[in-house]
Amino acid sequence: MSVHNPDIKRVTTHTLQELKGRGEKISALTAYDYSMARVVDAAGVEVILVGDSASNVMAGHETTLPITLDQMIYHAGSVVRAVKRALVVVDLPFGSYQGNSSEALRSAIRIMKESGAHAVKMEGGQEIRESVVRVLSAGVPVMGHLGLTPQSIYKFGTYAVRAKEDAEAQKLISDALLLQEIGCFGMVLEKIPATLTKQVSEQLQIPTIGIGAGPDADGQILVIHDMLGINKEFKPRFLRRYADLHNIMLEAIAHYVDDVKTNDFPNETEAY
Ligand SMILES: Nc1nc(=O)c2c([nH]1)NC[C@@H]1CN(c3ccc(C(=O)N[C@@H](CCC(=O)O)C(=O)O)cc3)CN21
Ligand SMILES: CC(C)C(=O)C(=O)O
Ligand SMILES: [Mg+2]
Repeated sequence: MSVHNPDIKRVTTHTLQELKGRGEKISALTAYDYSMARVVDAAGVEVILVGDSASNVMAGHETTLPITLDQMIYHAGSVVRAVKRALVVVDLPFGSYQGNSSEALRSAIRIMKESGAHAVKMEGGQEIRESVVRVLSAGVPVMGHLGLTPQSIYKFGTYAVRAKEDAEAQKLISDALLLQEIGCFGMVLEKIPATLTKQVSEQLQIPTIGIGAGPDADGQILVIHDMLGINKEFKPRFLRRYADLHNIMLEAIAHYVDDVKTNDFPNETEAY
């Protein structure tokens, strides 16, 4: 195991296109704070998403809906200050872009200006076409997000796999083509059948990044706290755990508590 691509050359939207062109998969993870983003960037991840999953993971909300634009900008600024190489993409939060392209543009410009991020992500296809076009026209790169779009959870009712039926699969394909045609540089495909991911990824020139979308997306993304095992409760089938940080942290902290109680910490060398 090694740290991948140690040379520091910034990842751009064009880099992602080149990676797809030569069949090299794209790695992506979320980060919401400076210290975590430093590690993720140093490990060679190409795309760091400041996801609105911060609403769940950072703030303890049940859904992504409550997080505000100001809060997303705070998280994004912290991540941008840490990152030397990765492309930093920021989720436009619920209510900051849907249905009003002027508001979408204003929200995207605030993210770019106040956080220094490199791109934004928006959930949906045809429904948000005008907003995506308007943001792109200002020179802000946009990533799409289709399939299970968590900002619409109250429409879906569950976090079950999307686009299993033909009608929804056909709409997803036409939305993917639309997002490409209007100029998105890539898109997330979340919790859809692997066969649909394969079909869409083969049809598109621009890269797809999957989560619960099978092996044929052009890249993969996970929430960092899930894949490190910090977040014990979240265990969907698509998640692979690469560490058990929950237990490592728990043991370390319990050890500290014990050392404090027993007057073991601090010792002479740890005092002035
Ligand atoms: N910590 C975290 N990780 C994520 O991947 C994530 C978030 N938060 N918040 C925003 C969205 C929501 N996403 C989700 C949310 C729930 C499931 C889920 O619970 N799936 C279960 C049950 C689904 C069902 O009702 O059938 C599963 O077993 O897959 C999957 C993705 C992905 N995103
Ligand atoms: C799961 C990814 C794609 C996301 O949108 C988020 O973390 O908010
Ligand atoms: Mg999100």
